[in-house]
Amino acid sequence: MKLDLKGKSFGDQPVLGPLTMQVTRGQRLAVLGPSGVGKSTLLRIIAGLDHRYDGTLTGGDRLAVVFQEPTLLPWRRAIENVTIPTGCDAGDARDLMEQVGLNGHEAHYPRQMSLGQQRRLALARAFAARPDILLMDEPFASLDAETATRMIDLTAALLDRSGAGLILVTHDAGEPARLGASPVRLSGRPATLVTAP
Ligand SMILES: Nc1ncnc2c1ncn2[C@@H]1O[C@H](COP(=O)(O)OP(=O)(O)OP(=O)(O)O)[C@@H](O)[C@H]1O
Repeated sequence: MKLDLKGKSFGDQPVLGPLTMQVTRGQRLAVLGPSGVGKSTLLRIIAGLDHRYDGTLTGGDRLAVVFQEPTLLPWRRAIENVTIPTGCDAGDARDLMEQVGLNGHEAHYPRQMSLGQQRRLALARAFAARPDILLMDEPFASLDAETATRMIDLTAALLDRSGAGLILVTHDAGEPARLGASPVRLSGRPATLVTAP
């Protein structure tokens, strides 16, 4: 995908741009920056969830998004949370659930799972969509250190296996290296991209 963003405003407040970003399969990029700088706004534009900006988004890549909150369907069992939104078959869903350490949880409802387990289910769901590029918005925030490390390692392994690209939004400067992602920083108002640190 390639984003050529001339500008993004909320009302009369310019928030982002000008900036360009380009990521293809196999490339990993981490967007760092302080709270409120516009990281989630940028990811929502790339994800096609916000069309109100000046610029162009091109590419036609298949995208999957992992948000900080797992955004699961509460009235559906774990395995259905993977199959229904993605259209993948039950065998593939089981395989992915096993890869994220959730074998045996297929019939559980989200409320019967811990936050860490729900996040891993959301990760399995994202990869079930067979994305060319995975978009992640602070997916490891508010997890204890051990669970966060496990999620990061799982994400890296699934990226390796699938060959998907990654755009990760985070305020944790340690995460890009752990995922093999090149860091860039959003900075200023309106925010533009500068090379990290
Ligand atoms: N729907 C909206 N309407 C008006 N202003 C908004 C809206 N969404 C975000 N903003 C503003 O745009 C700016 C960027 O917000 P954004 O959520 O993208 O920041 P962020 O870098 O992701 O922050 P955080 O790290 O805290 O999640 C903020 O000043 C925010 O208040």
